[in-house]
Amino acid sequence: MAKEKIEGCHICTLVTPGEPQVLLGKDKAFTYDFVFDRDSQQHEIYSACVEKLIEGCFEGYNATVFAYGQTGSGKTYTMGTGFDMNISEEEQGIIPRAIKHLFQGIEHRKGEAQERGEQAPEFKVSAQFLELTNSL
Ligand SMILES: Nc1ncnc2c1ncn2[C@@H]1O[C@H](COP(=O)(O)OP(=O)(O)OP(=O)(O)O)[C@@H](O)[C@H]1O
Repeated sequence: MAKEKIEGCHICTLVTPGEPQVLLGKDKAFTYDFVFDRDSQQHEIYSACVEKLIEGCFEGYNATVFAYGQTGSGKTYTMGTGFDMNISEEEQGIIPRAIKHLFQGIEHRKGEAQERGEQAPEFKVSAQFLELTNSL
């Protein structure tokens, strides 16, 4: 059982239905580009927040996805960097989804060029992975 449940912690946030807004307690509201409630699935987060960034890379745009939050808040889970080999496809997080999307996009563009009788474009992919911690 999760440590929070054992310690009797309560949920202290509420998502305003239909709004990208989080309510903290009774009177503090925070609005963001997107807000996902507890029952959100990995694929929903990917399609809403990341998919377009990968497509943007093919147009020459840079993109950053940054997970920030207190310990145990779900950064590793959401980013999909736990590299648990037994994880189901549904539960895969942002990074494996983004990598798959990127390489499928490359193959697709090469295939399209070949179909048009053009020279296949060249792609160079380099990867860096950073995990910053400031544990007290
Ligand atoms: N959306 C979710 N659905 C199901 N389980 C989740 C979800 N988010 C987090 N968890 C689970 O909650 C626990 C803590 O999450 P996670 O390790 O991702 O937190 P974290 O923010 O990376 O923590 P830390 O900063 O300590 O590394 C893990 O067991 C993880 O599998």
